[in-house]
Amino acid sequence: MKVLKDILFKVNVNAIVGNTTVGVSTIEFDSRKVVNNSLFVAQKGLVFDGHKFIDKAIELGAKTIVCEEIPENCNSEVTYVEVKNSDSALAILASNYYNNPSSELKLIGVTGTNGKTTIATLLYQLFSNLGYKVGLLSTVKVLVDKKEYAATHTTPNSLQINKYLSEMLNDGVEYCFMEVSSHGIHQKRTEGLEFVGGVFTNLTHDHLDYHETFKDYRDVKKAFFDSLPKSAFALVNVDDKNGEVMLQNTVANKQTYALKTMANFKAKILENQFSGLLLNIDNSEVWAKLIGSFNAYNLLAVYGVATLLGVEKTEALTEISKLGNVSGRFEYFISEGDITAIVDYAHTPDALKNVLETINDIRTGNEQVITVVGCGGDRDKAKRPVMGRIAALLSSQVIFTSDNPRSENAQTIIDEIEVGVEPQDYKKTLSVLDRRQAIKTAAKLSKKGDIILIAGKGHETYQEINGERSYFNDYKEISEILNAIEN
Ligand SMILES: CC(=O)N[C@H]1[C@@H](OP(=O)(O)OP(=O)(O)OC[C@H]2O[C@@H](n3ccc(=O)[nH]c3=O)[C@H](O)[C@@H]2O)O[C@H](CO)[C@@H](O)[C@@H]1O[C@H](C)C(=O)N[C@@H](C)C(=O)N[C@H](CCC(=O)O)C(=O)O
Ligand SMILES: Nc1ncnc2c1ncn2[C@@H]1O[C@H](COP(=O)(O)OP(=O)(O)OP(=O)(O)O)[C@@H](O)[C@H]1O
Ligand SMILES: N[C@H](CCC[C@H](N)C(=O)O)C(=O)O
Ligand SMILES: [Mg+2]
Repeated sequence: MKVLKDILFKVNVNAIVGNTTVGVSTIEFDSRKVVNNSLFVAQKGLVFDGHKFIDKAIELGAKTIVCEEIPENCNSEVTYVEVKNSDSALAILASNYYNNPSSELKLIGVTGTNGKTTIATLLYQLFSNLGYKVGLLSTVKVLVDKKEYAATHTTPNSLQINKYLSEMLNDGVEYCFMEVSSHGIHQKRTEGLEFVGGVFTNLTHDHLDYHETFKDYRDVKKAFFDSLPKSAFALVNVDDKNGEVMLQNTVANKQTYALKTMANFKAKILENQFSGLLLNIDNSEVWAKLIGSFNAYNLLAVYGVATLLGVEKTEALTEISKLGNVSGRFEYFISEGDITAIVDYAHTPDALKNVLETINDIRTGNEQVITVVGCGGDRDKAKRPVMGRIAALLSSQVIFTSDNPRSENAQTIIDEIEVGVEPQDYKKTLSVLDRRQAIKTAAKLSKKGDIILIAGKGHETYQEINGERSYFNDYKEISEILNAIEN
C-alpha cells in the first residue's frame, strides 16, 4: 500500500493535521466509492460541495482527507491535508500514486473545438502502422495498444487518465495520443501530466453554457499551451485566428500549420472528392482516403506531429495515404438505389457548416442534400438557432429531430433550433420528434442520386431521454431503412 507522504510530492499544501505515514489504499473523489484506508479528495462541484461528504467518507473508512478547508471538528484517527485547489491536488496525487506514468511514455495532447478525435485516432493508426505500441484516450474509445475500453468522457478524470497511462506502460506502449477537452483543462484533469507535444485545431462556438464567454473558453484552451514544458512542441493551426493566441505565452517549441497562411507545415488541396483528398503537403503530392477540406487540416496536423516526433517525411506521407476512416466521422455508403448516406458527428455550428460545405463542394450534379439534425439537451442552448440556420441554408431539405434531449423537453429544443431558420428557408424544413422516424422521412424523400446527411451523433450508440439511454445507431438505422425501402 502507498503511504501518504510518498504521494504528496508537488501537491500545493497549505496545512496538515495528522500523520503523513498513513497508508492509502485508493484515491477517491466520490464519497460513495470510498473503502477502508481510502484517501478522499473533497472537490467543490457545480452542484455539490464535496466537503459536505467528508463525514460520509470517514464513515466508509477514509483515513486521509484532502480538502480546501479543514473541518472544525477533526477526527483524531484521520489525517487532513489542506490544499489550495482540490482538483489540482487530485491530479498530482493521481500521477504520484501511479508513479508518474506520463513521464515514461510520449504523451501528446490534442485540443480545440473540432478535430480532436479525428487527429488523435489517425495518429494512433499511423504510429500503430509503423509498428509501435500506441495508446489512445478519445471520445469514441480508450485503447491500450489493441485492448479496448469504453470511453465515458472525451478527457477522463485524472485518476482514470493515470490508471490508463500506467496500464499502457506495463503493456509496453511508447506513444499515447489523447484528447484534451476544455472541461478537462478547466477541471485540471490533465494537470501534472508530462506532455511531449500539444496540438491546437481550431476554436469556434461550443460549450458556452459551461464557459461563460468565448474569451473564457479560449483562455482555458490557452492554459494547456501555457503549461507545456520547454522540451515539448506546441503545434497550432494558424489559419484559425486564435492559433497565435495559443502560442503567446508558451515556453514550448512553437510550430505552426496552415493551408492559407505562412507556417512550418503547409498543405494545399489539389482535389476534394468523395473518393478522397489529393493534397500537396510540404511540396509532395499525397492521396488520402479522408474527405473534406477540414480533413486536410487534420491530416496536416497528423503529418506535423509525426514529423516532430521524428518520423521521416516520406515515411509519414506514405502512412498518411493509408489512413482509414474514423468511426462516425463522415462515414458513408452508397445504397443500391444510389442514395449516398453520410453519418457525421457534427454537433457544433462550425462542424455542421464544414460538413455541409464539403458535401456541396463535392456533389457532382443537382442532387438534393437532405439533412437530419438536432441538438443535445442540457448543453449550450445558444448553438441551437445557429445550427438551425446553417442546416437550412446549406441543405435542400432539413428534418429537425432529437439528439440526446437528456432532461429537456425534446420538442422545445427543436423549437429553439427552428428559430434560427431564415424565412426564405422555412419551406425546406420539417420537424419529426422521433429520430428513427426522422431518418425514415429523409429516406422516403430521397430520390436516386440524392445525399442524406445524418448529423450530430456520429459513433454514438444510444439516444438519451430523461436520463435513460436506449440503443440507437444512426448508421445502422439509415442502412436498414434504405435497404427496406429499396428491396
Ligand atoms: C459539467 C461538469 O463538467 N461536471 C463535472 C463536475 O461535476 P459537478 O461539478 O456537477 O460535481 P457535483 O455533482 O457537484 O459533485 C461535486 C463533488 O462531490 C462529489 N460527490 C458528490 C455526491 C456524493 O454523494 N458524494 C461525493 O463525493 C463528486 O464526486 C464531486 O467530486 O465535476 C465532476 C468531478 O470532477 C466531473 O466528473 C463532472 O463531469 C461530468 C461527469 C460531465 O459529464 N462532464 C462533461 C460535461 C464533460 O466533461 N465533457 C467533456 C466533453 C467536452 C467536449 O465535447 O469537448 C469531456 O471531457 O468529456
Ligand atoms: N479540423 C476540423 N475543423 C472543423 N470541423 C471538423 C474538423 N475535424 C472534424 N470536424 C467536424 O467536427 C466533427 C467532430 O469531429 P471530431 O470528433 O474529430 O472532433 P472533436 O474535437 O473530437 O469533438 P468532441 O469535442 O465532441 O470530442 C466531425 O464529425 C466533423 O463534422
Ligand atoms: N462532447 C459533446 C458531444 C455532443 C454530442 C451530441 N450528440 C450531444 O449529445 O449533445 C458534449 O457532450 O457536449
Ligand atoms: Mg472528441
